[in-house]
Amino acid sequence: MAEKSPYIAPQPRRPNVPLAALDNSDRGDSSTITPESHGIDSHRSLLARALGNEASANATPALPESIISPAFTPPSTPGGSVVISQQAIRVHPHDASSSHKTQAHVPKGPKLMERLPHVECIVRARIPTTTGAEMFLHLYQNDADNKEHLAIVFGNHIRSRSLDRVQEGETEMDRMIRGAYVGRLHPGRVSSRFDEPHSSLGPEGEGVAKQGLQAPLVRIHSECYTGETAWSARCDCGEQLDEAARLMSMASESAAGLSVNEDGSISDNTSPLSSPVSDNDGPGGVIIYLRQEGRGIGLGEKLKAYNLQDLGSDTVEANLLLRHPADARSYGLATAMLVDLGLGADAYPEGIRLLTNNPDKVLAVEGPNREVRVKERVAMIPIAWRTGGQKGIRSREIEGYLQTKVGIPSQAYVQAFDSS
Ligand SMILES: Nc1nc2c(ncn2[C@@H]2O[C@H](COP(=O)(O)OP(=O)(O)OP(=O)(O)O)[C@@H](O)[C@H]2O)c(=O)[nH]1
Repeated sequence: MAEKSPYIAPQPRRPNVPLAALDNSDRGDSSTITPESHGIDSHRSLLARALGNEASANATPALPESIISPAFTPPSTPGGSVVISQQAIRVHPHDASSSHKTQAHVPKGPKLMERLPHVECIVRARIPTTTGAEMFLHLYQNDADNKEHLAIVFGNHIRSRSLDRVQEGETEMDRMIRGAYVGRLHPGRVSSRFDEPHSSLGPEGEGVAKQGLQAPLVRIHSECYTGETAWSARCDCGEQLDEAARLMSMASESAAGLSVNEDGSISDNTSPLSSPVSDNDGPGGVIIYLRQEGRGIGLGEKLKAYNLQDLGSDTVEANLLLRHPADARSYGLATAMLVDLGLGADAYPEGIRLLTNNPDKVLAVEGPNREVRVKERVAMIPIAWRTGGQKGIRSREIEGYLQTKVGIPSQAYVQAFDSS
């Protein structure tokens, strides 16, 4: 288990009052945290809930005044308001671990937007990767923030509607340059619409729904500079990104799909990732890559959280001490991008397969009006847990992160999936 911080229950103003007594305002309908109530007291109550009960909070020594920032969370802090809706606490049929999760930590449910943002794919390009597999990187703009969110698409059948839309006055060359072409580009090509032998897909694409293929795999990934680029062994984000890409490369090669083993691992019974994607005819997959670093708090704040972890906090405690929600991410953009990619309920009512261990994410990705349907949740068990430490991330610190993330010991987590 991760060691608990000695600084988890700050009581600088009324150090002798038990934490439970300070927590009254947050009882009852406690699922809504408003920005107004986002002061020290509410953080104290969050911290109490983070620990699971008042008894442990009472036993915690007071945090020295000097260690607490006097500032309340500014209104602009991403995720300053966390609304846990009734829908978000509905237990998903595939949710083998949610009951364990809620016992140990603050509810980490993501925000549900009231309406889906407007998204538009601006450009798409084929990326030949170092493994030999290929994918199409889609860059999106939206009306909710000014970040460039991405969709990494594996396979031929998933196409962006907004990208394929004809733009006034554009030439065939313009279309090819922004990636609105079918098939494959090659020197001398003049038409964006026809490329033998791939001409069967019209500019709008037939879409995955009409192909009669197995449901595509989808992974919603939140940017993690430390884990993906700076080689941090403190989280499994880099491993999960690689693993998702590997599974989707397989899925885009084989229409027969993946076989998921009892322990949540996925049998690698297909060929190596060497076939170009344009030769593949499987259902493919999409990694939606959202620019919400550090569970939405941004890289700067996350690095402060890293320092608090060095001082003994776990990831959730560190966020709370910095006056951020435990999880400030939201998934409305992901839902809107999936709809644009033809994987929404309007075009694909069969539903997608979502790669995640986080049941809250299933509900969030489905959107406020179930604009996307998730027919199956595919678990991602850390490689080190699956292989008894033989493979995967080798680090003492990762265990603390993973156990904080799931809220239960690793063995119980694996057993939960075994029995599901
Ligand atoms: N604040 C904070 N965020 C972190 C830290 N380490 C990783 N993250 C972020 O955590 C996010 C990944 O979330 P997780 O909770 O690991 O996983 P999840 O997406 O909820 O669930 P899965 O779909 O099962 O992976 C990424 O945005 C990371 O940048 C940390 O130490 N502090």
